[in-house]
Amino acid sequence: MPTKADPCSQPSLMHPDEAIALLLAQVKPLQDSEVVPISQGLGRVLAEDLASSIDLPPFNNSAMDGYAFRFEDLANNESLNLIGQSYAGHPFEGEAKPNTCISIMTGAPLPVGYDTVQMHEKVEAKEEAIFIQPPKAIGANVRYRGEEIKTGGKVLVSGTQIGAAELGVLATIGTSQIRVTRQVRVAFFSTGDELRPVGTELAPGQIYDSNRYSIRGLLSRANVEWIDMGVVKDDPEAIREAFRNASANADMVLTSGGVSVGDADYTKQILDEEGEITFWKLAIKPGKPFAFGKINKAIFCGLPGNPVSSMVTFYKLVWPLINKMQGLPQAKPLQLKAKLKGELRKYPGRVEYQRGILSQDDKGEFQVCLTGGQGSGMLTSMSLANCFVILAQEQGHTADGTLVTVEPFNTVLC
Ligand SMILES: Nc1nc2c(c(=O)[nH]1)N[C@H]1C(S)=C(S)[C@@H](COP(=O)(O)OP(=O)(O)OC[C@H]3O[C@@H](n4cnc5c(N)ncnc54)[C@H](O)[C@@H]3O)O[C@H]1N2
Ligand code: MOO
Repeated sequence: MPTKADPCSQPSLMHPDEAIALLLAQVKPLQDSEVVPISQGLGRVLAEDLASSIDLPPFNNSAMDGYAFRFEDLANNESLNLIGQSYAGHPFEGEAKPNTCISIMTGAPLPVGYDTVQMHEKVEAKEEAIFIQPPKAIGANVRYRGEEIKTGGKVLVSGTQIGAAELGVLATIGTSQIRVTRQVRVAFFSTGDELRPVGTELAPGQIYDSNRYSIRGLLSRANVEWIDMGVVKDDPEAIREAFRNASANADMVLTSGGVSVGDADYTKQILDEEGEITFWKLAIKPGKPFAFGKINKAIFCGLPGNPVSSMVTFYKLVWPLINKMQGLPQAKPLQLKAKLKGELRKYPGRVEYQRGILSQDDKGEFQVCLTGGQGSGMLTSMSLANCFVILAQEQGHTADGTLVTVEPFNTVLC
């Protein structure tokens, strides 16, 4: 479908991928680390390799509720004699003798001398005489000491982000405290005279400050330490003071609004006076007027005020930056191809992040439809979506049924 050029684009605008490379080159992983209890470890990044001080599992044990015995005894006996029990936490204390068995629970220690377990369902018990269907091989249903990890074996490596599974792994090896990198400290504020806090009445021309809430959510998901500096008026001196306070207390200063070319858009101007601008404006939609630079020792990211633009630029540009500062590897987001349901409008000029709903059709093939209106002020397009439909810079309107590139939302956006 032939389409006109994007009226809001300029040929000189930088491609977002080039911008990411440029901004990643400006930051280094934080060197400081601290020790935290594992209960506070979720989302933190390990600053040390961790080896296990115990074998995993720590002792031979049963994988089933059933009976433990010597495999060779089944060849010569119709039934085995029951001589005791082994429960998880209460091991059998007797001696494993030939032609005997014990009942054993899942996770209970396997007594030395027994080598095989048969599950309850394949055993018939007639008082003390136990009739066991022979399992396929010796060692059936036994979990061996150290089969997962041996003492001294590496369990987690430095740079791993602690998720639910890692918390469990740490507890499994008995670790109560871990050394993690210091959290990136981010000070953020919204700018705009029209912004009112939730819980107040709106006067004509005012709107609620939503960006501070979505940004808080994004920062929480990115596991940083954040300082919410509230709303700063469209006043150059107020913005200057906020910049100075923020940069004195944080590794990163993050703002929303005031980066475009309006008469009250002072953010970029004050950044220029108080610090330095590395780049401003990208070939991305939404999010074109994103600004990046430095104020004192802090990194500066100026998100555009439009609510969707601020979320998209955070996701695309700020989040990789935070990851790098936290010592995480740069992971390429998962992308896939899906069949577009319905038509999509786009002018060549900028890479677009349209909001989509990804699903599978009856044959299991991926399909995606847009959430509806794609205006950069329509924040419900983000809450309805489960993916971005990513459209290349030169792509124009796109017909129903075309295969398009889709990036499912990850944990930062959900
Ligand atoms: N002449 C031009 N005008 C605009 C251009 C342009 O290239 N030339 N770019 C447009 C694009 S693209 C964007 S994106 C916006 C970004 O503008 P700003 O970053 O200066 O943001 P504001 O003007 O302050 O606000 C834009 C819009 O968003 C609302 N907003 C702002 N902050 C919040 C908040 N915290 N919570 C909710 N909503 C917020 C604000 O009321 C405006 O409606 O500029 C275009 N203009
Ligand atoms: O196109 Mo702007 O970049 O988000 O509204």
